[in-house]
Amino acid sequence: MKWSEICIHTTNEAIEPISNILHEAGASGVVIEDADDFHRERSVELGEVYELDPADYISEGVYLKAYLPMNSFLGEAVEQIKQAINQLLVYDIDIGHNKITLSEVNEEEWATAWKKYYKPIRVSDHITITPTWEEYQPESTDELVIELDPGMAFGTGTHPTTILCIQAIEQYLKSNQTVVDVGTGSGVLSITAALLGAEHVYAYDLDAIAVKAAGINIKLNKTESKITVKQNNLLDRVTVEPDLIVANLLAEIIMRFEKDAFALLKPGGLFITSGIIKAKEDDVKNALIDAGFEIVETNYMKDWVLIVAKKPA
Ligand SMILES: C[S@@+](CC[C@H](N)C(=O)[O-])C[C@H]1O[C@@H](n2cnc3c(N)ncnc32)[C@H](O)[C@@H]1O
Repeated sequence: MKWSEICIHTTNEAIEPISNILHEAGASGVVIEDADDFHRERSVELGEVYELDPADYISEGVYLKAYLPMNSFLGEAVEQIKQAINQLLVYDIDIGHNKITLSEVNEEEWATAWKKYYKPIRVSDHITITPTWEEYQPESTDELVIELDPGMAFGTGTHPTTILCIQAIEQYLKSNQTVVDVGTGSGVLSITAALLGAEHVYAYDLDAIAVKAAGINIKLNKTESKITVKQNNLLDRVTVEPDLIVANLLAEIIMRFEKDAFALLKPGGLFITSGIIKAKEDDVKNALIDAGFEIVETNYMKDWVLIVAKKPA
């Protein structure tokens, strides 16, 4: 089959919403080419494993590439994508150059194109994420390796918001706690919590493809006895009483269920949220405080913010 590659020159801040738009338009897999990935300094303590070829990287901004089947709906899909991206301006999201190009690729190129950007990466003191197709040997006995096949779901583990969440889970999760992961994507945060000693993790996603991808990754990492994954909208009808809720979602979505998170958490429980761009930090913090939370910590990576909030004991 012939595929069309759609390439969007945009900004770091727009990666997540545009990836969602591309998925909704029927794209299979999104490749992120980020100029910062080449220029940023590698963290030696976290021992990131990278072999980068400058020729593979762009000089500025981010290219998002996705693949759409070449059929009679292509024109319509591209139009729908363009309109949805322009709508992001309403939410104050910087879409940068927003230059969109289309080119033809064959099946073989499409299947492997995105894999060259995805390498094993040490994301926290204990967690390394490696794609299923890479051979990786842990460097120390306390290193936990998560194998991921991101498939079509968000969550390769390399997005700054995911890394911030993994680091916060590592810092705050205590063994035998109950965790809820809202918007699990590839399941990476649930797997992290399970490997770090959670008693049970409830993973939810609105997207059926994400639920399927998470299920596969949960089994791949032998964590199925500790994680229940289900299609669900936010915390609707969830009745478990977690010690910790993690939600890596856009600010606008977090501000739709912060009160539900507060009500559900055990007293003293934590709400870890990311997916928040810096411009929305205060809005989210105010919403959390209005719901009754205390802000415990705020962490930053690139243009992204992570907030740890506590329900008073
Ligand atoms: C930014 S991704 C995070 C994936 C993963 N947790 C991570 O940290 O890498 C957000 C995920 O939230 C899901 N999502 C969006 N709206 C949702 C909703 N209303 N309820 C549940 N999940 C939702 C999306 O399908 C997507 O998989």
